[in-house]
Amino acid sequence: MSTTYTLDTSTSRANPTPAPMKRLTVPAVRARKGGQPLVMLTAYTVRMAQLLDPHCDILLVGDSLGQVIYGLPSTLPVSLDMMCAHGAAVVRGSYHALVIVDMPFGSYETSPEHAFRSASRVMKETGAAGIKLEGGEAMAETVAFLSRRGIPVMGHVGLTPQAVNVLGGHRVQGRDDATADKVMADARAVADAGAFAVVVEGVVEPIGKAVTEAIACPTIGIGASVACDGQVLVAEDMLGLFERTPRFVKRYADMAAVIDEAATEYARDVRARAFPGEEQIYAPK
Ligand SMILES: Nc1nc(=O)c2c([nH]1)NC[C@@H]1CN(c3ccc(C(=O)N[C@@H](CCC(=O)O)C(=O)O)cc3)CN21
Ligand SMILES: CC(C)C(=O)C(=O)O
Ligand SMILES: [Mg+2]
Repeated sequence: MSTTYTLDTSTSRANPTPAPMKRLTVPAVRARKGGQPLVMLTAYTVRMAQLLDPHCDILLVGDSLGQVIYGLPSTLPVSLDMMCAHGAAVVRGSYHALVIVDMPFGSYETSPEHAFRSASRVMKETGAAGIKLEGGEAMAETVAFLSRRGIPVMGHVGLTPQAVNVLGGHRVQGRDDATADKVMADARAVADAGAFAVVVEGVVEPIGKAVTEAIACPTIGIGASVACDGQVLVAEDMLGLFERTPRFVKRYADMAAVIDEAATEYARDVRARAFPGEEQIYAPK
């Protein structure tokens, strides 16, 4: 008896499953406002996408890849080329989750037209379902421009890492009236402009809750509130693969220890001439 593998056209051959699953859509995400919480994780590579996809509603190709996989000091040096390459890999490795790609610093801020040129390139080259960009009131016109022209936009307000030099560090927002008001106004602006969801990062808990109650689309929290309509973390953070993590990270695994143990054993085997063994060598005939 043979098994028939039916693949969604948007999937790769790398991850066949017997039962085809339809990808979650942008309207389906929007409809989750106030419903079952949205599960979102970052993914930068095909294998991580394959492993996380069955568990997630949304996979985010975050510009955090600058720090996490390129060892850069911030997200600012990340390029559109990098986002396109990793975005395409994640789309190839997933078929159930909605894939969203971060717009990197410098690729969208100067005008709605600038943003459309960069975002349309991401859509063409990756096959992702939409993009995410940082900013509130200042980006509202751009959010509307892209949304009306076929590019779904996820907003990102609060602690926006691309503004680290303006914020004066990775500072939690909303501890004072001025930043609390700004986060609320920013979230309202991008939601009213047509964002299908908004990431709310690094804000005091009551602001995470208040934003969620104030806007019509789902909020996805990271260091925000359990009241948000969904949660996101950097996968390497929750897996214990990234050395320095903010308070909002919960560690669900210690993958660094697993890798350390495996590499220790491999090195010991090589030095003891215990690897390769019988099973790993080729007989002459
Ligand atoms: N691995 C990784 N995880 C992330 O969540 C992440 C990245 N990289 N890179 C891009 C941004 C940067 N992010 C960060 C980085 C540091 C803090 C941080 O140190 N926060 C302090 C808060 C200080 C305060 O109370 O104001 C903390 O101790 O949590 C927060 C978010 C979130 N993003
Ligand atoms: C932390 C999430 C929201 C993000 O923007 C990223 O991974 O770049
Ligand atoms: Mg980001």
